[in-house]
Amino acid sequence: MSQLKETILKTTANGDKAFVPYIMAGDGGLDKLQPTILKLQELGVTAIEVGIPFTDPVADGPTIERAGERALAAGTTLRKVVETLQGFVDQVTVPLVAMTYLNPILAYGVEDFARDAKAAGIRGMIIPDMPLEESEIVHPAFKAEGIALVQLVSLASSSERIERLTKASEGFIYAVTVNGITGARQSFADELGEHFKKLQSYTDTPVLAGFGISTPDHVRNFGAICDGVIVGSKIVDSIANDDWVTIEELVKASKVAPVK
Ligand SMILES: O=P(O)(O)OC[C@@H](O)[C@@H](O)c1c[nH]c2ccccc12
Repeated sequence: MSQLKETILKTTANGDKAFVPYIMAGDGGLDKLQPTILKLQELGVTAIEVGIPFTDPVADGPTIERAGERALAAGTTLRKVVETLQGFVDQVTVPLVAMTYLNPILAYGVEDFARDAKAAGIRGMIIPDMPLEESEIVHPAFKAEGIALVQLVSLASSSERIERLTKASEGFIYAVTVNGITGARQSFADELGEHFKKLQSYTDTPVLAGFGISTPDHVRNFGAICDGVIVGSKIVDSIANDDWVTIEELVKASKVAPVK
């Protein structure tokens, strides 16, 4: 079992839900990466999704897009992120999940990247523009380094495809909650409960909900129907505003209420 999956299962075994914040590496400069990751793990997050900025992103809403532009303007590259992470890997206690597109990985060299990523504490990968059918390009190298390849399962896929993606996903299943782009939302479709139940029936790998989750109530409501949440835009904005109170409240909503 991948370390990523094991960590999430350990969290949910206590009744807590997994909480995975998304951050944009290099937003505010790469010097900010270490304090941000250490602060998030101090707040009790389960894992951290580390976004690598890309010139041509898919599915990014305005918040993530702007953060990506800031990070690129600061000179952030995949190689620099990996090097920066390696510099403080001995202080990192949670699994990191890198989100990057396929081209930067190919430019780096798949084997070299997998080796360096592992040494940087990366235990999972999300590659939004890589279809499952093409995952053999990277899968053997990741597998050799114990890096889980997480699949995004979109609501719009056919049920046959949903089943295939769910069964293939490693570490956790990234269940996309909406049809559309990333970004904070007010409400979600009522049928999501049924959808998540179906996903869970295909696999014992944890199912995490992501896209649009932005309030403690969202975190609790999704926690009631799946194994945890990924929060991106709200975290990116809060970090940019140095608003750690909001982040702490979101993380707390994923935990079982303390016994009084
Ligand atoms: O921002 P949101 O709505 O909270 O959603 C998470 C999302 O930002 C993050 O996981 C992500 C950022 N870029 C992506 C591209 C594809 C899939 C997922 C992502």
